[in-house]
Amino acid sequence: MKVLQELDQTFSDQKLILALGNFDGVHRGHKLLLEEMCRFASRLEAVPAALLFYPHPQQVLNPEKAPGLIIDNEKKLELMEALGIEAVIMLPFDRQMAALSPQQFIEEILLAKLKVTGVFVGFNYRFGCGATGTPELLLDYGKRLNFYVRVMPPVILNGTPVSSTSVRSALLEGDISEAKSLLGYWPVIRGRVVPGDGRGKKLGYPTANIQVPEQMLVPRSGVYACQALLEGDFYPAVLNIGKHPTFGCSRNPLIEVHLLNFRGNIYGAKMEIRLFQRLRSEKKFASKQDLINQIRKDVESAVRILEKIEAFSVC
Ligand SMILES: Cc1cc2nc3c(=O)[nH]c(=O)nc-3n(C[C@H](O)[C@H](O)[C@H](O)COP(=O)(O)O)c2cc1C
Ligand SMILES: Nc1ncnc2c1ncn2[C@@H]1O[C@H](COP(=O)(O)OP(=O)(O)O)[C@@H](O)[C@H]1O
Repeated sequence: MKVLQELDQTFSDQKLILALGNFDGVHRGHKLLLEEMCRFASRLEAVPAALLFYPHPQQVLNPEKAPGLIIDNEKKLELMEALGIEAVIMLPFDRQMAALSPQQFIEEILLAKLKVTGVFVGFNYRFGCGATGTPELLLDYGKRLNFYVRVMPPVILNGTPVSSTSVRSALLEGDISEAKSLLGYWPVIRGRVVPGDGRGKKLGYPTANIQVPEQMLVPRSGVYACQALLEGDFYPAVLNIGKHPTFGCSRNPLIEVHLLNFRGNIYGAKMEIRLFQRLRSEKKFASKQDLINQIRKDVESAVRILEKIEAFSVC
């Protein structure tokens, strides 16, 4: 899959079908849109591609209120490639881009630069200055200027449309099973292992502290059964998102994971954690030994949950 960051490298010798959107999470609604677009492009012998903005427009326009991101760019590209997308254009989003009117976006970017044969958008797609561009405007332009426009309806699950917002709410509530239903895959946390206070080893449960970029959404605090992907291998694991009240609260919640059946120094390593189930809230324990006893129970619960998941092969 090609990843382009400029509009100068065009697809002039091939037809281009483009999905427009941010695709945070690449959830089941996004997946249907992208799959449908790939089928359509294949019939036309065109390149199925996606146009995204980076950083997420909300993070440029309204950083204080921007929602946390469900997945990072690397994961997004991985998921898109798996669906058959052949090229992703990641346009830098700055104030100049934000000032383009919907008409300019269509005429200057989609038509003049990219020469699209067609575009696919979701029913609630908005674009251009002040988010004033709508799917109807695209349909209207498509008819007049002769390019194909498909507006995909929402995917409905249990009566509500699947959306990045509903995935975020589920993660903020710690409802992993709901988030998984909406996403179509187990939610993940990705980051790098950084040093902590060196307390975990003394408790008998060393924990890799995971540093995630600050724009990422952090799921609800608490203890989770999970699986860690480290250098190509999967390990059953337990995760704590919290402030360690037993030892005096840290300022921000820390994300730390104890890998079962593993020993080694992994400071600096990249890790992906798949969340399976929230087990409990973090607690202030009266003694170190009470915390150790509880972590032992957490490990036992996690092992049972992971066995069940493997038995039903839903990983
Ligand atoms: C499965 C698990 C559950 C945990 N639960 C709690 C808890 O309920 N309360 C608490 O204060 N700390 C809890 N912790 C955090 C430990 O206090 C923490 O791992 C320890 O302080 C090590 O921190 P360090 O990585 O900075 O050395 C938990 C850790 C794990 C791995
Ligand atoms: N089973 C394991 N799970 C997680 N980390 C482990 C494990 N075994 C060894 N480690 C290593 O130990 C470190 C965690 O030990 P810990 O005493 O909690 O220190 P820190 O406070 O620096 O995280 C991890 O970052 C990793 O390098």
